[in-house]
Amino acid sequence: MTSADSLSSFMPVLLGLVGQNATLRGGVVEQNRDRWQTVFWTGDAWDEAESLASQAVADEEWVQSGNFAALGVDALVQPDATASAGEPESDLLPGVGSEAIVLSINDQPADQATLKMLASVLGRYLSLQRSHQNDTRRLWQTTQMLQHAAAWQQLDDDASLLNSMANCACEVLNCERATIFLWDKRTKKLIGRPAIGIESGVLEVEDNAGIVGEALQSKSPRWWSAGGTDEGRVNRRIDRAQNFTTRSLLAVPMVNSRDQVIGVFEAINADPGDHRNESFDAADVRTLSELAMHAALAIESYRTRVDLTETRDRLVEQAAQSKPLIGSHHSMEEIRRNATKVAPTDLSVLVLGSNGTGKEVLAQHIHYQSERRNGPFVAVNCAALVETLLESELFGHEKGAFTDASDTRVGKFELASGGTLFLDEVGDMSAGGQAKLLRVLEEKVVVRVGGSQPIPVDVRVIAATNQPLQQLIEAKKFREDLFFRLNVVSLTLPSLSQRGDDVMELANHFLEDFCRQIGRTMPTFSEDARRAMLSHDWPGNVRELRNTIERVCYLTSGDVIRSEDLMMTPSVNRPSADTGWAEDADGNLNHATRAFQIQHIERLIASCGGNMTEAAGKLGLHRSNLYRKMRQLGMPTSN
Ligand SMILES: Nc1ncnc2c1ncn2[C@@H]1O[C@H](COP(=O)(O)OP(=O)(O)OP(=O)(O)O)[C@@H](O)[C@H]1O
Repeated sequence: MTSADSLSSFMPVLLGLVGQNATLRGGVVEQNRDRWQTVFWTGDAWDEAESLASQAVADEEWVQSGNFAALGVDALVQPDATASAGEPESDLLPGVGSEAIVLSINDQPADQATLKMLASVLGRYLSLQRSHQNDTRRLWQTTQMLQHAAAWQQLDDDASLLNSMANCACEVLNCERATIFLWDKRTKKLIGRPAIGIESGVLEVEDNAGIVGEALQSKSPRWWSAGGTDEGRVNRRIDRAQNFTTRSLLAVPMVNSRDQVIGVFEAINADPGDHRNESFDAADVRTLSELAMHAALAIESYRTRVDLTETRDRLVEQAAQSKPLIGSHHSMEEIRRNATKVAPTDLSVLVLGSNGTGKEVLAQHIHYQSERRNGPFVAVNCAALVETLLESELFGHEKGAFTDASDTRVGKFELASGGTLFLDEVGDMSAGGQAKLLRVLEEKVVVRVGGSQPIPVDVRVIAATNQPLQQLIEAKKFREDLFFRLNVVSLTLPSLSQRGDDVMELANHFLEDFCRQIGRTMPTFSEDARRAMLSHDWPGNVRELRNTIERVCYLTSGDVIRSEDLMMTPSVNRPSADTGWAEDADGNLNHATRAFQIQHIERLIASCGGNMTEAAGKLGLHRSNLYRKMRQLGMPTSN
């Protein structure tokens, strides 16, 4: 429709071309659907203006009646305005529009030449104005589509995604309904959603049926409007099922980034508006094709997200199952119950227990039961690092922060962001390290060594130690404030010898695991092997048991594991201080070597007054390697 406002300022200027002194009566008459109406008039009114205008447009030539003459305004028009089959034409041809100028000059009908000149200028003005309106509309449509498309990236269920796409189509095309048909190539069906009025909410059609099928098979837009000769192209059965009447329909194929057709986007019942009648037009085809492109990409990226999430969940599940917390002794059941309670909270947990009791396994068990299970689980052994390295390990460092810092390095706190940081052997941390750790736990930001930028970290901390922290606090070796920070909840793992039959449960678990790894049929434990394991005091706890079973698995081959296969050094057979030799040495070289190593390490530690760093130095080992060696030998490493 022509804007009457804009004509009221333009027409006086246009009519001024006729001559300043002429007496003018007349104006512009426009067809609006079935009715003709005057949208601008100057001078006394004339009753027959509308009928003369309609005659001029119909005849496409200059017509006159009484003192008036009329001529249709030039315009670009659709070559076949009723194009009901296939695609609407997008190339417009010169012709007559739906407006006419009706004019009388000095009480005479306006002559042909004058009217032709006026109609031509007015035609150009109106087409410029319409193209401006179209540009404004396209700009608005594009903005709407982009806003919707950005929101689609956040949606995580397909029903919301398809609903949002359909709503967007209704909004930008100004139509009644829209449906997205996704192609199931295997079953040769098009699955349409949303499907208003269909009980299941899903519309299922053959992939070659109707206009939607045509668009899919031809890979090009198809459109239809009622009143033509091709009524059969529309499936009225679906209309009846939905208690609905389709008056116009536009279907465009949806093509993904690999140029594969994944479905069809359908829009139904164009609302008549200022730019079109009740049929979709060429501009709508362009708009829906653009929307279908955004929709296809969003569906593709949604499917990738779903696949990735499923893969991640599977991997997390596998990781959670790869280190199960085995044991059904009541003390372990109690720990499991408490772990389940504390897991969903973000509270700090302190895990206590001797070496090898499973502190890290318990920390992982808590992590995988928590909301953070999809985030990382990062473990740091605080005893293995000297103070300067610990700081850079935990908080990271900037390039050039110190001599060896040739690159920027992200610290474990940052790596664990969104997940859990397991601080093992926290009791061995230096005073400086403790102060820095406390600050990070309180402020929840880290600053890399050599940096100045505070980096927020979202980390749950689970700390562990085999040290009696209360005693360390009294001896001023551990900060009390840090202890309170870490010890919001504490869980204490009993030593393996206190867990009764769990020894056998764990032994069978490890046996099965190692046999599977080396492809060996799982043997059974003889009664005497069972008795030997249950009576052993396992100073190295579960780790020692695991090592024992690993050894058995590799070094034996029978169906039954006997007690001598276990090659366990009975704990009572520790080397005697008097003889410097195992009292009950059985002559086996492995046992004798182990007994000697235990005795040597114990003596050295004693001669250094318990100073592990000094003892490690004398042994020619790094402090962390000494701990590792002691654990291998099944020696207790707590004070
Ligand atoms: N309850 C358990 N179920 C299954 N495996 C366990 C269990 N407890 C310990 N283990 C196994 O024993 C070994 C030692 O466990 P873990 O490292 O968790 O002990 P830790 O107490 O953290 O040792 P450390 O004090 O030396 O750091 C690992 O191989 C672990 O898989």
